[in-house]
Amino acid sequence: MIWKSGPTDAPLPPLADGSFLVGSMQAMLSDPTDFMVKQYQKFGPIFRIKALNNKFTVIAGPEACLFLAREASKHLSSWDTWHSLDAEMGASQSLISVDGEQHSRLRALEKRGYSRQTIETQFPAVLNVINGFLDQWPVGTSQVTVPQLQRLITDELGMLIAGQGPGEYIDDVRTFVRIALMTHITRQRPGFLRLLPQYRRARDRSLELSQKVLDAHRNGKRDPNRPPSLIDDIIAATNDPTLMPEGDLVMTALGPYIAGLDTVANTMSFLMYVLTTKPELYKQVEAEADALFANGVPEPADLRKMDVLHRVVLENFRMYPIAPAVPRTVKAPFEFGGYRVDPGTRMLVATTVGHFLPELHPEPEKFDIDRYLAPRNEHRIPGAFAPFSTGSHTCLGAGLAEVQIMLTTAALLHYAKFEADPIDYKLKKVFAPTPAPDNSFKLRFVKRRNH
Ligand code: HEM
Repeated sequence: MIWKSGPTDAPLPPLADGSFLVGSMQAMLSDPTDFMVKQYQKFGPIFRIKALNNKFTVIAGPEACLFLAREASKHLSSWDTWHSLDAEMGASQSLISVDGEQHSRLRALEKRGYSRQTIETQFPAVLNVINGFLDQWPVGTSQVTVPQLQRLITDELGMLIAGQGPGEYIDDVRTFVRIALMTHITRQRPGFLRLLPQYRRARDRSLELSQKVLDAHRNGKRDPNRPPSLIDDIIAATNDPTLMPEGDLVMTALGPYIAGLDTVANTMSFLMYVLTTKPELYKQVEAEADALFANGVPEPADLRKMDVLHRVVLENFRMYPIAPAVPRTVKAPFEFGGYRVDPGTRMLVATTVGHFLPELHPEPEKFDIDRYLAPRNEHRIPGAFAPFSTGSHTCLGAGLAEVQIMLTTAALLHYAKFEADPIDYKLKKVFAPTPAPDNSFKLRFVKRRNH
């Protein structure tokens, strides 16, 4: 084991590359994943980063994944990172900000609403949303990929989990989440942005959307044929104010509208970049998609059999992880890799550094879907593949997200033909706050193939 609990006299971890004045800020802003991989290769699985006034200790790679999975509850806390966001929305706590017993209780409460079954029981409704989205996109025109897919994905999740899409509120939710995450969590932007009227209006309108969703459920407008949703579950849980205080409902009900914005939508934007710039793969996935829809609405079991698409999705998760690292604060001291980590230290657990290490994934820069075939099975090597993080806070929507990505991609390729615009687009990533292709990447809707 390369860690041990308790205080120690070991030295502080080495300081990562950077300039005297701004530290590693430039490198962290332009490509944090690449920077942390290089520092891992130079210093090993622990190092410190200074970026202007922000100081972090980073633990990285497979060692960090194992630590997060096994030791996090004893040594790390999510509260100091996330609680200011709860407060911003008038809530006392949230699933992502609490740890220990309270975290387990909230996770059990929200599990059903965010489960894979939530989407697997509603394929026809998802396909309706996708067809409606295509109907509103004039054939022959191009749209900036990320915002366009954010709209689609959030419509799907809102409908699936909360009974309605965000409608006219989508831009407010987008603005609110972007600024809130970049000022509270990644701290890429100064906090005064939250004083701007544009931000305050976006926040208030987002909370208004959430309140409307709660009202609709309370007024009994829920379809009795549908199983209880996340919103029904959290309203019912207010019977126990130690679990779900009334004042936390509005923030919690906004979850479905936030959950996919910087995660599924960005992942799918990378995926569409991969497919539209690799015609051979596009053709294979299109053929699989046509077979999937040959008899109408597919069954979940049929979707799981889409071998090429599944491996494309895995390789896309590996090469373009939208959460390169997860933030925590140290609550109890420990030693890691021969260096000390003191209480109060802000940490980044760089769970996806392993995705780019040649000892785990040979030729890591190559998009290679055969990595996931036996005997290679590179995604099963411990600590080598963690797009959804690991440990107690592992993404609760991982199963749902994977099905959503598979179904949405299959449907888009079956119902329509897309091209990259410009046709020779070269990937340029932006980190705002999570990685995505930049706004010069558009998708051209070439033709409708099926309805
Ligand atoms: C490509 C898609 C997605 C990726 C890569 C992703 C990744 C992540 C990551 C890295 C975390 C933080 C884990 C940590 O702090 O250790 C997280 C947490 C979470 N995610 Fe996702 N996510 C995705 C989609 C979704 C979707 C679609 C939903 C719900 C519909 C969702 C719901 C959640 C929830 C509720 C948490 C908090 C879990 C907890 O704190 O216990 N995610 N996700």
